[in-house]
Amino acid sequence: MGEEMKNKSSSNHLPAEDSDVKFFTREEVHAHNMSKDAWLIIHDKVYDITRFLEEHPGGEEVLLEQAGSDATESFEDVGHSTDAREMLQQYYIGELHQDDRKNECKKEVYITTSKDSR
Ligand code: HEM
Repeated sequence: MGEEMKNKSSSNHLPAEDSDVKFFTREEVHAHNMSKDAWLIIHDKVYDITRFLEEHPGGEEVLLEQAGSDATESFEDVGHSTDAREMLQQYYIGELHQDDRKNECKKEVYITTSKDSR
């Protein structure tokens, strides 16, 4: 009796493309913050950039500063080329867990402002 209970079929919130997508929490990503094991979050995707550190044209320092955390802003601030964006794919390991995303447009989590209160 082999127990082959992969949760392949569960629908929930997975992107349709691939049911084997892995999800990581920010906390899990945070553990990978050193040069021998470095992960980054960019646009809610998780990358293992350990192999890339010494190849980065912008140097490994800047990557290490961000290792284990969300580098979306720094990545965008630099204005990385399309090439750079394509390189990301090679290091992709999974998605940021839904609960840890920055609620761009999901659920009913709306921030109320009082702009129109007259
Ligand atoms: C895995 C993520 C990243 C990849 C694949 C990547 C890739 C690249 C590539 C290919 C370049 C050459 C210029 C270009 O094509 O745009 C570059 C330059 C640069 N990157 Fe990144 N990068 C990453 C993350 C970051 C992060 C998080 C930072 C900042 C904290 C950063 C800072 C820089 C800087 C400052 C340069 C400019 C270097 C120069 O022109 O002297 N990069 N990066």
